[in-house]
Amino acid sequence: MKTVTIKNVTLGSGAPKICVPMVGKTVAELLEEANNLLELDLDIVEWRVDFFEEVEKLAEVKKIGVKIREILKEAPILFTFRTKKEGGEREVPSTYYFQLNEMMMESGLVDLVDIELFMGDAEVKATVAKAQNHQVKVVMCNHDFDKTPPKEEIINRLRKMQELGADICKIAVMPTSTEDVLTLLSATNTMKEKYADRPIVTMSMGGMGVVSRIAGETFGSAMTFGAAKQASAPGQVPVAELRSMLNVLHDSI
Ligand SMILES: O=C1C[C@@](O)(C(=O)O)C[C@@H](O)[C@@H]1O
Repeated sequence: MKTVTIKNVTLGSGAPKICVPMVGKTVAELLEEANNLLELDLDIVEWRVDFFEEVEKLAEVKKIGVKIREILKEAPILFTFRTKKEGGEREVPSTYYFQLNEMMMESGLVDLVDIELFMGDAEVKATVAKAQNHQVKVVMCNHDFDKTPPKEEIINRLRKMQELGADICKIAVMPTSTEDVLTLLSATNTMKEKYADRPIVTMSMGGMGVVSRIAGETFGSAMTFGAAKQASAPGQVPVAELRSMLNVLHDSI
């Protein structure tokens, strides 16, 4: 299994790394959030730019991106526009989605970009190639906020991400029963044992799924999302508690 190193953070070995989302809607909120993150024991910061009310203006995104980078100094930044159909805050035309991601890859301000698997194979592949040209890593992903697909389907989607050239493959699904949580964990474990040749990130959302957000080292998920003040998805555990639970599991393995 290939690991992925972003600055001094290595995904795919040791305990899962903690990624904390920023969900500010305004410039003031984002700056405050970025400053608050400096106090937290995190590995990666995710900027959920779909929350930003000026996200449809490229120049404004870049301008605040410069300030966020200044505040966060060397911290790895994952740039994410989550589309409405996958649980995000707003919809933009897919041409704009790719333009926005391309601009950020070219800017040198971010280390990773989040690209949704179902945005079209050709466009996704082209984005992967551009990211490689700019030494930016691609976290390819898929979300189901209503249900947990069958195990085979979860595995197929993660394998498709590998085929399309993802550096990291991520899936988040919603359980409607504890059996669904086991389905997600079992798919993760089978990926680890049979198919994954690079880091994968999986989670079962909501309260029932919390166990999946802490058990990544056991079953094969390389990163977990922890909450600062405001969670970006249901079930995210506050960062300090998350770190201590990850450490307990790490020390026992
Ligand atoms: O893809 C993910 C995972 C996530 O949905 C979660 O369930 O923690 C949170 C999102 O911010 C992130 O982009």
